[in-house]
Amino acid sequence: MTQRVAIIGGGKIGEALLAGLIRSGRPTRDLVVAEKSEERRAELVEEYGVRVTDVADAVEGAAIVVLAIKPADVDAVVAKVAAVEDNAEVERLTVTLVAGLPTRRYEDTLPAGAPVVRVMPNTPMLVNEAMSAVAPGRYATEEHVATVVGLLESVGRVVVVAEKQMDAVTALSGSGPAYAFLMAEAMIDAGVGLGLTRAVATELAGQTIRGAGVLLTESKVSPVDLRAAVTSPAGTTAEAIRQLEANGFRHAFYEAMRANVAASVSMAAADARPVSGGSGPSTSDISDRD
Ligand SMILES: NC(=O)C1=CN([C@@H]2O[C@H](COP(=O)(O)OP(=O)(O)OC[C@H]3O[C@@H](n4cnc5c(N)ncnc54)[C@H](OP(=O)(O)O)[C@@H]3O)[C@@H](O)[C@H]2O)C=CC1
Ligand SMILES: O=C(O)[C@@H]1CCC=N1
Repeated sequence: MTQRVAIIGGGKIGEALLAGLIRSGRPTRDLVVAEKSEERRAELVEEYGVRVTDVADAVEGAAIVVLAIKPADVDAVVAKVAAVEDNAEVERLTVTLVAGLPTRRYEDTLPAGAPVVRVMPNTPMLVNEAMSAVAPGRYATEEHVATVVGLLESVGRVVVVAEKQMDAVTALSGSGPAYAFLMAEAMIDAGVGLGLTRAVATELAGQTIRGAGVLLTESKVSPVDLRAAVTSPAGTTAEAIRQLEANGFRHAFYEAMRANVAASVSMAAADARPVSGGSGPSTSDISDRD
């Protein structure tokens, strides 16, 4: 018998986890979702046939409580989770998918010694191709980590990292799918500008990014060598790469990912307000993270 998993927050990443777990064969009777919006509740019931309820009801009897809510909602939701008494037969493990907030933020509100594991997944979990990183909080044992790794391996790949690396993970693989989709948009628009239909440009871009991703993960060849193999001497690719580098491609990524980490740092501030208009902490605060 599998352990019951309660997903708190049926938004984008909560749905991705739900869909991935169902695709991987987990029975819907072992899954429950807590979602605030009535409209969203109805959509999830219709699409997945899963029970959707409120936080207290979802947490009751669940062995694993996954928080898939926005950082600003965390304090209120964790207080509700903490108020649900532990079932003597099932130890409750809290798993947070929330960016930025350290495990001690949860540990301070949950009953003393409650295990918390922090995870940074990504949306390809929808199609069982997630990249997830897992970091234990102070009361999480190896067994708790193994439980979470097992859950996430059913929906993609998993690495275990130290918690201090979680903001960097968020900047790379948590947000990473958005960079790939932005690149796809840019390639499609440029292809249309060069005379392709949007439908053909979209198919070319999607399959090209997919194929490159499979090559990168399945061959044992480095990205540098894979790129060199495409770059024929005095050919077309060399010209395009020269333009990308001249326009600051690498630098843009470095700065973008530093800004991403700065946003995580900002979220961990006491009031959990996201960065707005550059008023959050500077990227020089990043090195102070634990
Ligand atoms: N999207 C992504 O790719 C990733 C997101 N994450 C993390 O996951 C978290 C959620 O992100 P995302 O899914 O994008 O956000 P969404 O806004 O799509 O989802 C959050 C959902 O939680 C609901 N919610 C809020 N409060 C409650 C409550 N008390 N009870 C039940 N449901 C509630 C929200 O409802 P309402 O909108 O009505 O408030 C919303 O439907 C964030 O902390 C983010 O850092 C991590 C990795 C990747
Ligand atoms: O944008 C965000 O804040 C979340 C975290 C990683 C991906 N989405």
